[in-house]
Amino acid sequence: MLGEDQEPGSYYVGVDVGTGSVRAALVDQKGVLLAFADQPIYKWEPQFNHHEQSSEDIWTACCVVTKKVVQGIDLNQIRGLGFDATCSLVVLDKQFHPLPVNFEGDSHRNIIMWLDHRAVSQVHRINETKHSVLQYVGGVMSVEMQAPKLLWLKENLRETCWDKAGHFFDLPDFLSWKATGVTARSLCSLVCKWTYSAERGWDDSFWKMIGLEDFVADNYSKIGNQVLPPGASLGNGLTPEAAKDLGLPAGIAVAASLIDAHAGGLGVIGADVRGHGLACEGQPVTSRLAVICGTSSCHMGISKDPIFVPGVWGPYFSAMVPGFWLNEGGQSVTGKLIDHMVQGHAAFPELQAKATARCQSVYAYLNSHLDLIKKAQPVGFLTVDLHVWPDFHGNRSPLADLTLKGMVTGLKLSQDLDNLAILYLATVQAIAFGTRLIIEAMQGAGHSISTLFLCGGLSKNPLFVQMHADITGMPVVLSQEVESVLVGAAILGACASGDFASVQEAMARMSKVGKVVFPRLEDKRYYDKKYQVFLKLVEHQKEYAAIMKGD
Ligand SMILES: Nc1ncnc2c1ncn2[C@@H]1O[C@H](COP(=O)(O)OP(=O)(O)O)[C@@H](O)[C@H]1O
Ligand SMILES: O=C(CO)[C@H](O)[C@H](O)COP(=O)(O)O
Repeated sequence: MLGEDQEPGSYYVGVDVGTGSVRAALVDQKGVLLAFADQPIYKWEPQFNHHEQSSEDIWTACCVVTKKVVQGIDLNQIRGLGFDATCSLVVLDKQFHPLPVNFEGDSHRNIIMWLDHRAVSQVHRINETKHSVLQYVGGVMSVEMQAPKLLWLKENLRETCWDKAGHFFDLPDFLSWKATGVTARSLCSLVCKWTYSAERGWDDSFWKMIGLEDFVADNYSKIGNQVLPPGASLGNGLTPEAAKDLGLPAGIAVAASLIDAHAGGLGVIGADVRGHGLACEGQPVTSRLAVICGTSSCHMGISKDPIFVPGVWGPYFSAMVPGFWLNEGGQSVTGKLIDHMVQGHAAFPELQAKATARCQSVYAYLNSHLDLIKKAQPVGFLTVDLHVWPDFHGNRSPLADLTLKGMVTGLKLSQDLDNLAILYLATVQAIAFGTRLIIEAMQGAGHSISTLFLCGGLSKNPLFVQMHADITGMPVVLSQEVESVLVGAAILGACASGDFASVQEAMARMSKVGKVVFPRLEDKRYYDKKYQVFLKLVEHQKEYAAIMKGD
């Protein structure tokens, strides 16, 4: 039931475009999800490390899920619409038609996805410039950001793409343009992925130095010369054409967007934690770290003053919570790594068959299987002699080294289900150790974090959550709404509608604590030892590379 201080029946629609699917939700003023729908989206990998999507396919999926969540609702009650999406690069020509980002000339595939690593040579050259903008991305630019991808397009697809291009959008900004016709970019995407400064704007010298002076010459019209804070209302709201596509009324407020991890941050970080026995109770919000765990994991920590953390993206001003600086740590593949390890194992078909017979997900089955084989020990102790280094797609933070590879030590001549379950456990633990390494880097640079707020697909996995608590030694807060990223997107819509005076107010009203998972402190010694091994793994990997490089 709505409180007395609330408008009766005011709803917001949040749309979240993840790597693997598009989700939408109808959300009320208390942040409760009244309807949810999802729809998978296409991904292409035409070559190793080239990952592409289609903006038309994604928009179509947004329309399908939005129509579903508003079915049966009085449309006049919908006050605002917010989008978030992965930070993939969308390319359109001057008439806003898709352009190919591939050698095949397939213009349907007009998105270079965030996890695409084609621009390795370009990012090396960008990093060699040591330009001052790099201070604001942790000291080293990631191959997953937009500048190297743009340079790759100029150097590799000059005629078919670069010369014809009229608009380069971050995916969240593409969606808000599609809904409103407004090409203004969100401060979030430009600051986090495009080197824009909230205080100083674009830095001409950077673009000239890296060979993309074209943008300076036309006053950044192709990459954005109008910038709005996330949650700001765009133009005249939803256009009649987009309204028809989405099944919503024309003219409703549409917000400047957020990148998906940042929407997850808004969805969880501002919750009222009173009464849960948490160290962050009564402490500033800067003691909270939002960890958004899907295909990748993103670690969002905020501060009142800028904090420079080597290898951790940022500090970015006002890119997530207005008025706060943001540091963003990350692991490029987490959900994708778990899927990869499990699906690639010889016992996967057996696992699938058994999980299906029990109407369970393979992860629920594996978790119960681990409980069976652990006997009297805590489940985490099953990996005493099996250790994983999780950087199968390079290290995003805090080592910022895309050449790093995955490692497994402790393999046996076994391919049975027990073996698969224990390898899965070691992978989950390795991801949690990676989070511990990121937190230590952030703490070392001046952050003071006591509590983790987890969301995203992996937060539905109780083993993943417990391992993050045990291995970091911090309590993990899960939100009342599992789909907290969608709450973040709806918060944007709520702000754009004018129903809340600020993003902070909307966060406080719409994000809610659900379950709290505390660390098993009695297991600390075991995990401290495994962490020592974890750190040795990367040290050894670097030694091996040095040996092989030598004469
Ligand atoms: N119910 C679940 N139990 C365990 N893991 C899950 C569950 N649902 C999703 N996942 C994991 O979450 C990952 C996807 O998370 P999601 O947030 O949907 O990703 P994205 O936003 O990148 O599309 C998958 O790789 C899978 O490993
Ligand atoms: O770099 C990002 C955020 O800054 C990407 O958008 C993110 O890592 C991809 O998100 P997801 O794993 O949820 O699909």
